[in-house]
Amino acid sequence: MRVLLCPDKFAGTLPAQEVAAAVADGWREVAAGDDLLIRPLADGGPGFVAVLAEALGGRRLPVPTVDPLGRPAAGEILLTDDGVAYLESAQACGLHLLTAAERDPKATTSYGLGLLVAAAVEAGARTVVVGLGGSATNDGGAGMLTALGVTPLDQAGHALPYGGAALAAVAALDGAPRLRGADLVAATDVDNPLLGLHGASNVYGPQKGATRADVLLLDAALERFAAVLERELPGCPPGLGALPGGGAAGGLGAAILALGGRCESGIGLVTRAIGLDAALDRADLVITGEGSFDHQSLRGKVVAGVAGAARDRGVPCVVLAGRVSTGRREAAAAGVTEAYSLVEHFGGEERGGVEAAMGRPAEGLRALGARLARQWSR
Ligand SMILES: Nc1ncnc2c1ncn2[C@@H]1O[C@H](COP(=O)(O)OP(=O)(O)OP(=O)(O)O)[C@@H](O)[C@H]1O
Ligand SMILES: O=C(O)[C@H](O)CO
Repeated sequence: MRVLLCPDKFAGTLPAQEVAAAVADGWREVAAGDDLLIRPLADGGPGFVAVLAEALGGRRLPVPTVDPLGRPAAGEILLTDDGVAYLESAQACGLHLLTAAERDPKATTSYGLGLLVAAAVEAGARTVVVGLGGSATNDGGAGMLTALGVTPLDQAGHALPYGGAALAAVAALDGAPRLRGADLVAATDVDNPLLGLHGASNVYGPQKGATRADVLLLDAALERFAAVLERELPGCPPGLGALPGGGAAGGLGAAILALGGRCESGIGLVTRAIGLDAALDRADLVITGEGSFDHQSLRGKVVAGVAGAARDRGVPCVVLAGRVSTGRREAAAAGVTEAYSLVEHFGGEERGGVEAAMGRPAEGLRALGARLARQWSR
C-alpha cells in the first residue's frame, strides 16, 4: 500500500516535517511493509525553506539576521544548483519571534528580511524566492528596502524610524536597490492586496497587535508609502495598492512588486517543487493535517487543496489535527474522509486533552499513525 503523508505545520507546536515523521513512525510500528511517501507542505509562511530544502536538496547557508524588534535572529538561505535562493520572511519578521506583549505593527520592522535578501544576492543568486506569511510586521517592506539600500525619507529629508506608523510621514526615497540584477519572486500565503478593507492592515493587523485606531493609521500610512514607491521606483507597477499578493506579510508582497518582482501562490510553488501531483497519482491513501482543522481550513489552500486533489482522484484523505472543529458533513464535502484530533486522542478538553496535545504532539501523532495503519493498511 502507498500512503502519502503531506501535512502542513501544527503552528506553535510542530514543524511539518516532524508531524509527518511522527505519523510515519506510528504507521511503521504496525505496517512496516507499506510504502510511505513523505512530502511535508508549506504555504510561504514558517517552514517554507525547510520544506523546500528537504525536497530540492541544495546548500543551506546560515545567515545571522534580526527579528522584528531588531534583536539577533537566526536566518537561513537555501541555494540550489540552478542559481535560485529560497528564503522566508518568518525567520526575520515572524509573529512567533515576539511575545504577545511585544506585538505592535506600528513599530515592528522587516529590516531583517532585507539582510537575508542581501545575503542571497551576495551569494550569487540569480533569482531570489521569498516565502511570505506568518509575519509580525506591517511596514510595507520599508525595513527590507532600507537594508537593500533604499531609505524612506520624510519631508525634511530625514530617514524615517522603523515600523509601519512612521510611513505616515513618508515623502521620498533615497538610494537604489542593491540587487545586482537578481529577479525577485514573492511566494505568498494569501493574495490580499496591500490597501483597503481586504488589505494587510485591516485583515492581518489585529493578529499582530493592532487596535482599530492602529489599523486606520497603518492603512493610511501604507497608502502614502505606495504612492511614493510608484513615483520613485522605475520598476514599480501602477496601482500597487490593489495588486493580488501585495498585502502578504504586512505589505512585503507590495515591496517586492515595487522592486520589479512578481507574486505567486506559496502553496502552488511548494506543491510544484515537491511533485505533489505525481505523488497523489500514486497514492492509495493521503494523510494531511494542520494545527487547527476548522472552517477556515475548508476555505484555505493547504489542507483543502490536498483533500480536493485526493477527491478528484478517488483517493481517501484523512486529516490529523491538534484540534478539529469542522462538521463531518462539511469536511466530507471538501474531500475529507475522516478527521482525528490530538485533543480527543488525549481524552478531550475536560480531561486535560488540550495540555497533553500541546505538550506531547509527536507522541499523539505516533499513536494516531498506528491507529490509521490498523484501520487502513492492506
Ligand atoms: N499540538 C496541538 N494540539 C492542539 N492544538 C494545536 C496543536 N498545535 C497547534 N494547535 C492549534 O492550532 C493553532 C494553529 O493552527 P494552524 O496550525 O492550523 O495554523 P494557523 O494559525 O491557522 O496558520 P496558517 O494560516 O498558517 O495555517 C494553534 O493556535 C493551536 O490552537
Ligand atoms: O504575515 C501575514 O501578514 C499573514 O500571514 C498574511 O500574509
